[in-house]
Amino acid sequence: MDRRGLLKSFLALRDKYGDVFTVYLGCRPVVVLCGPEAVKEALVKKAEEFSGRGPIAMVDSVFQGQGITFANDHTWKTLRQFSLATLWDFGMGKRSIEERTQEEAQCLVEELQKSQEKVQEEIDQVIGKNRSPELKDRAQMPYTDAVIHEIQRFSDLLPMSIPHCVTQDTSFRGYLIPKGTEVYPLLSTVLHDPKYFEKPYDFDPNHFLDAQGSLKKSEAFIPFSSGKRVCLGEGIARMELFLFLTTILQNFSLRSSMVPASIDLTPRESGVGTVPPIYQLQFLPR
Ligand code: HEM
Repeated sequence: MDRRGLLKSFLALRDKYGDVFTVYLGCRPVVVLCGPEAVKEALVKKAEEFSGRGPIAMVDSVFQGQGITFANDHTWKTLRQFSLATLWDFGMGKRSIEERTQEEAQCLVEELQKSQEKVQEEIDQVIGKNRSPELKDRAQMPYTDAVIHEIQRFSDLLPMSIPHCVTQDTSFRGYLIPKGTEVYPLLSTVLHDPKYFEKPYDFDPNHFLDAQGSLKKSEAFIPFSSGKRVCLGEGIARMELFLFLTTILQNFSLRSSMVPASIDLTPRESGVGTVPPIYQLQFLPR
């Protein structure tokens, strides 16, 4: 195992052992789930059993099992209900992940260059230059929506989601997983599944467009995970990504000072997340 590249190590083990296997991280067994079938079977079909939150050593000393993301059992259920009911009133957002997605979006500038002009065409047609983008515009902007979907798919910000654990003894695909066992659903393997995405490691908005140019939803598009622990901020995050990207591209064209071929777009692993590589970007007023 490469401790600085867990995802890569897991992917190599998947090649050898298939979509469901156990790895010992130190003395802790962790069940790893790969591909849309196994991940959905666990998080959606056996939602209750797989709804526990597993530990992350780095943050546990700070959160100590408190707060909606790291709580379990009754505390989590109460916090989740409360947060769902009040999130809109507070209008709060989890800045860091969205900022990273935004950075990633900009980092993809060279790839976006091809898409950028088409997005700007759509912006000019639907929104124009004299008012700010509004959420209702999204329904009329399938190409822009597809670009945002593809940015989220390609940037793969939480490739292993946030660790889960089983809340009870659970039988799964012929195995018995004892209560409390940690489970890592590899969202990355779902977002890169070749059955759903023709060129899984390329940036191509066509992954989310049908022959008529309408938005094509994909059941393998789960950057916010799935099931009972699904990201609580999905609606807010998607709304903000649309408004940020359209506002930026309404007012600026993005250019890189580097030769396109020399830019390595591969997201870098960092802890349980990925971060965009460092890059320089020019904002040219339109
Ligand atoms: C691009 C932005 C975002 C992405 C890609 C993202 C992704 C995720 C993922 C993969 C999880 C783990 C789900 C699981 O355990 O199966 C998660 C959990 C969570 N997210 Fe987000 N998220 C984003 C933005 C937000 C925002 C804006 C908020 C709040 C307004 C938010 C609040 C939460 C909370 C509270 C949880 C924990 C839910 C629970 O444990 O019950 N996220 N997110």
